[in-house]
Amino acid sequence: MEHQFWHEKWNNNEIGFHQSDTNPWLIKYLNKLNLTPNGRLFLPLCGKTRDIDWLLQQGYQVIGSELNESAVQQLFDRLKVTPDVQNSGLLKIYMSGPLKVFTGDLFALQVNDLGHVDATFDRAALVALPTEMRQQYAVHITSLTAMAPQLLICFAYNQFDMDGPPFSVTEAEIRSLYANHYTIHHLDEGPVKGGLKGHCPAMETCWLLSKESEPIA
Ligand SMILES: C[S@@+](CC[C@H](N)C(=O)[O-])C[C@H]1O[C@@H](n2cnc3c(N)ncnc32)[C@H](O)[C@@H]1O
Repeated sequence: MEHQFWHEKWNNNEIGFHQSDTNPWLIKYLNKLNLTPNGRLFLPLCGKTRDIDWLLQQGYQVIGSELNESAVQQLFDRLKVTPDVQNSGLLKIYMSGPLKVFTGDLFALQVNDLGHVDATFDRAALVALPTEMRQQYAVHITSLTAMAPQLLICFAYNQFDMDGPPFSVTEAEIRSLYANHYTIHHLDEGPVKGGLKGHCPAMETCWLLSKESEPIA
């Protein structure tokens, strides 16, 4: 989507994607990522998700990427921490202790900025992007994170029933985007209560993308 689309969503507070609690599948399946106690997790297109609060409480380091600066400010306000803010090329970095958020376009974020990450948590990130950008996103994430394992949460529905975002991303597409680099495990799925945007029947699906050699817990 165009950046303006997302800035307008945040400006108008049309953020139906924002969950009031930690994502239950993050809590249930985080152990599948085999993280060490203070491991570094990357959350692309993170918004102001409460998943960050929970991950910090568990002792992890969290690195986010978010386009909209007001979303990032709202996140730090909620956490009641005053971030250090630095300009870094096209991005601004908000940071405090174990939390760092790269503010600006994910595609401007480079390997050297991000540093090593142990895993990626993608909730409503891949599905936020239209078809033509998803391939570019998958390539970028794979290379940015050096193929770190991922917990990936998607929606699947009849794309003719509704326009995205969120877009429908089927198992076939996940495999075509990621199977070259990862072994893909289907962890869970369930119907979206009340439908997407309150009307469109949809399934929410949860995937583990692990490196070929890594057994799953
Ligand atoms: C559907 S929301 C999901 C937010 C978050 N993952 C959550 O679960 O609440 C997608 C987010 O991606 C951000 N975004 C869209 N395009 C982006 C880009 N190119 N770079 C970084 N963030 C972007 C939007 O501003 C929005 O906050």
